[in-house]
Amino acid sequence: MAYDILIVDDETDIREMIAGILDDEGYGTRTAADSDSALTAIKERRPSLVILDIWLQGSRLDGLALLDVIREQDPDLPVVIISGHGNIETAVSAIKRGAYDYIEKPFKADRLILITDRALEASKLKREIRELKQRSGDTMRLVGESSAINQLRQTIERVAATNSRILISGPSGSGKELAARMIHDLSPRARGPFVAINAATITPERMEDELFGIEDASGGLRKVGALEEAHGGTLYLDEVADMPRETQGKILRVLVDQTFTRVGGATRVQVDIRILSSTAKDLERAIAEGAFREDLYHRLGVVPLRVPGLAERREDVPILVRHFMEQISAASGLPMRRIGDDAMAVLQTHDWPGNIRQLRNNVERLMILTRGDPESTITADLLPAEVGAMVPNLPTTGGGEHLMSMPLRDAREIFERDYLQAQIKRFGGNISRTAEFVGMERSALHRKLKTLGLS
Ligand SMILES: Nc1ncnc2c1ncn2[C@@H]1O[C@H](COP(=O)(O)OP(=O)(O)OP(=O)(O)O)[C@@H](O)[C@H]1O
Repeated sequence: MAYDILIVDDETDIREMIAGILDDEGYGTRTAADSDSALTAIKERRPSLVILDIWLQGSRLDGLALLDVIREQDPDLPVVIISGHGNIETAVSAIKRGAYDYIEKPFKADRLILITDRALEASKLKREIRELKQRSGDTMRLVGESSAINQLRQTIERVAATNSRILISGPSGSGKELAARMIHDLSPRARGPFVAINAATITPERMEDELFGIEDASGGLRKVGALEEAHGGTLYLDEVADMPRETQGKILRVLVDQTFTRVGGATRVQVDIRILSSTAKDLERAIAEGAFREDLYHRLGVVPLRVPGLAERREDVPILVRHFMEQISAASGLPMRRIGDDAMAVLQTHDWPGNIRQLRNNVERLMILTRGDPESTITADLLPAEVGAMVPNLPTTGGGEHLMSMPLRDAREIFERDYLQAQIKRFGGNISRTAEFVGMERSALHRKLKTLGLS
């Protein structure tokens, strides 16, 4: 995918030189000679990076003032400053005001490319960290050896390389989003963003703001929408059946000519995105009921992809259980557990209406709650009641409530209290050392201990 770099400089020669160097490196470039045309260009489409000369002659705003406006409109858009020779102070002040870095004139092509690469990389990392945080500990591997999963993997590999739109169907928690991420990661757009937007969790009133962004009365960019954020990459429309009908028409337009208008705006913004979408609902029925546009359905699903529910691939249960144990153990320090044959047989025959997500939650719960001897084996009687096992001798919370049947969130809290208590003991009651060990600020740990009733 081509990054889109906006070069802002009042000197034609320099503008063209920078554009030439970056074009040769395979970047997409646009240029602007003054602050107003720069803002218009950003408004036309959000670039991946702005390279900005600090001295803009004959421009309404000078470089620093323009930097402030850009930062205010879009704090995540990276800006690299070009400063005059020996003008380090201004460059430093630009960095204080949020520029990523500066290049001092005169500069060599190598330096320009290096800083550009770094700025793009940093911005990509920032985005990835945010995405990772959102996914909290999930990994990207599609685990499973069943023929259903092997087939899915093969199809994903085949369709990833193309630019085709894919409609992913399958029950809730079966791995649709994971499949979409794999498609993105194996595609030529992998270096670009993967932006997911879930129609089931966004209210219809906010849907268009989130998708298209908002423009203010003076034509400035007030909020970047998902479409613009996904430029050069992939947009994942999760639970597309829940899109309001009016929005469906606007999405159709994006599919036709890759343009849209921001909420409150008039100009059409051009983007280069691949759209993947998913549905757990029967879209054909939604069409018959008039809730979903048939023309949109055909355009979204040029290639249909079905992710099977866990009940269709029970043979994957043991390998998934092991995978999640390793994942959870690495993230939380909980010891791995052996699962007895009887318990595994129960897990394998259970129907898992919540599919892989539910299985993962149950594995986490088992690991949290079966403490004690790490060598001990998890037997069927320890399985949560809803999984179908007998639960005669379960540990209780003291309130008589069975640990295995309580919501995972509460179970996590209990685990957290025990964990923190053990660490404090280990460090002889020294809060600072405990805080350092568990990776928390001292004051945050203090607050936490208070809420948990431990201090
Ligand atoms: N084959 C798999 N291997 C490993 N982890 C998986 C697999 N499939 C799904 N997961 C994990 O299960 C959880 C649910 O998956 P995901 O969010 O992709 O499902 P989904 O179908 O998009 O769910 P929903 O539509 O309900 O949001 C995630 O934590 C995901 O990482």
